[in-house]
Amino acid sequence: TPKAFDWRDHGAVTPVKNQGQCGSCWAFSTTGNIEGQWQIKNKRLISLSEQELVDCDKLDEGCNGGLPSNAYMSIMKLGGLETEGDYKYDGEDEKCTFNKSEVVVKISGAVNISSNEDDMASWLAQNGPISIGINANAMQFYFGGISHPWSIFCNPKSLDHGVLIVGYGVEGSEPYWIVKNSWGPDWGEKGYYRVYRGGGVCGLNTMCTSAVVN
Ligand SMILES: CCC[C@@H](/C=C/S(=O)(=O)c1ccccc1)NC(=O)[C@H](Cc1ccccc1)NC(=O)N1CCC(N2CCOCC2)CC1
Repeated sequence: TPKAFDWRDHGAVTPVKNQGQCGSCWAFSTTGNIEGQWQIKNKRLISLSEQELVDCDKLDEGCNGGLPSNAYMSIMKLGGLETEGDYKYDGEDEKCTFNKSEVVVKISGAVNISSNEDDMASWLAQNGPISIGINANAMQFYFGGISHPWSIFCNPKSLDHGVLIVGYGVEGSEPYWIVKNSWGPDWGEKGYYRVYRGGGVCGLNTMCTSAVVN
């Protein structure tokens, strides 16, 4: 496993997006993972639609929350994902206007990834960005650097946010994950969150998934 890896260097990550005043983080975590899987397979990066999931994924609750694992199932049921351009993000719950003829990406399933952070790093380097659930407590007051809150301030058992691990590295003696957030590019480190790797920080290792793109 490489000591450091960053899928942004391999063209597998779209620019940081902004979910706005809508609890659709789970949809951005899902599209981010599938954008990566599709690019790695097809060598082309396409921005995919979160609004399709907000409006049409009936296993989840749009702006009131959801789970990537549910979203993968809904994407299979619907027949695939449309592009960001074809099904624009509005950041509110709207009527489903899914158009199957506009589907560009289909998935054939999903996998759960080990909660062992060394195995996660290996999986990421070999396969692509990982969709995760995390307790966002330490993200509310994050202004850069490597976040390493004590578990009493970031309960690893209460996940409330969906994000995307796109890489990992070491700064000095501190191993860290590189996490793509969906709160716009002005938040954190140009929209990204670096968090200590190897301590199960904020439960980031407890709900790691990826879609399988066919
Ligand atoms: C109100 C929903 C907020 C939203 C993210 C909003 S947010 O703006 O990014 C944010 C997060 C934290 C602090 C501040 C702001 N959070 C979610 O969607 C989180 C994301 C998540 C949690 C755990 C693992 C993975 C992903 N999920 C959730 O909030 N939910 C998970 C699914 C659950 N459903 C219950 C009924 O049966 C179907 C499932 C509803 C609650």
